[in-house]
Amino acid sequence: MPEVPTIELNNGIAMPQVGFGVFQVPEADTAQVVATALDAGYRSIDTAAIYGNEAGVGAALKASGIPRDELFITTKVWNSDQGYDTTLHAFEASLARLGLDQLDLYLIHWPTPKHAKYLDTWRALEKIYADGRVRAIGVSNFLPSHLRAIADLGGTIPAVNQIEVHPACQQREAQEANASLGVVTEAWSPLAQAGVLTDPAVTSIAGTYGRTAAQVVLRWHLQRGRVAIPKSVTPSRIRENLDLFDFELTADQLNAIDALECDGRMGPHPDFFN
Ligand SMILES: NC(=O)C1=CN([C@@H]2O[C@H](COP(=O)(O)OP(=O)(O)OC[C@H]3O[C@@H](n4cnc5c(N)ncnc54)[C@H](OP(=O)(O)O)[C@@H]3O)[C@@H](O)[C@H]2O)C=CC1
Ligand SMILES: O=C(O)C(=O)[C@@H](O)[C@H](O)C(=O)CO
Repeated sequence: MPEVPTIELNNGIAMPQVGFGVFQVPEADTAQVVATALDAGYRSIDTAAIYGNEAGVGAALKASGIPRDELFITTKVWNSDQGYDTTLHAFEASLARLGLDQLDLYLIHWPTPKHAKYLDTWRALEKIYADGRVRAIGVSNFLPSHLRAIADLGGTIPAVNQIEVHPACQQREAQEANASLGVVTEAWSPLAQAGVLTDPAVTSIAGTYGRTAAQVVLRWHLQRGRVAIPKSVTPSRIRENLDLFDFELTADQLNAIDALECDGRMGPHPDFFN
């Protein structure tokens, strides 16, 4: 079983550096897919209320018999639930679907700045955190301006900002803002939904080590200090994506992957997604 390294969050909590994402995993398949991931050694699972598969994640956790303190479970409040009271309710509903008493990480899924509710939503997350219902709170898809608005409240600084990061879209300004505030960057779509896996710069490095392109890209995330949450429903890929801890990219190879940045954002722009 691979030993997955952890990153210390700004409140001292240890978060596995590789987790398992379940966006677009159908609810009916989720328990089986997550069970495969847990068998492979993943202990961190990333879901969201909007994914519609929290109950499947919860069923897999329960069936696994893995002690609760060995797991790191993340979910997110969806845009339509933003606001103080609505977020408190959404949190309880997610926890019930997951079958948990306490969550490890709760995130605001998108800033949705047009609705101007993310500061109230953040206050609700602070309340949930203060009540001990979650071990860490954070945000997702927050640009530096949104993150600074939260910091300006003078309360809890988010532990994590989960943003789109892969070789074609590195959001360096957002990563730098995260780092300057002590916020861990967690990369979503870390493999660019497989779009980066045929890039010759990546496949040539993979050939050097006899590894796969996915493993090289995931090593790049790890060595650049990010958390990554690849998704797969394919058992061999689920295992492959965690088989990362016995080789290391050189500085030149990391730089060659950095050079693939091409403004290739795949998801919506956070300023305009509501
Ligand atoms: N906060 C946010 O707004 C967002 C968060 N996320 C999170 O990030 C997670 C990962 O992002 P996601 O968009 O799923 O994209 P990924 O970059 O993880 O890519 C997933 C795709 O790559 C394929 N794949 C996975 N591993 C391999 C491999 N080793 N070799 C070849 N192909 C592979 C999968 O195929 P297959 O499944 O068929 O094996 C799937 O099609 C999500 O599940 C979710 O948890 C994602 C988007 C937005
Ligand atoms: O996967 C997520 O976490 C997302 O927020 C997005 O993919 C979102 O759900 C979406 O579908 C945007 O078009």
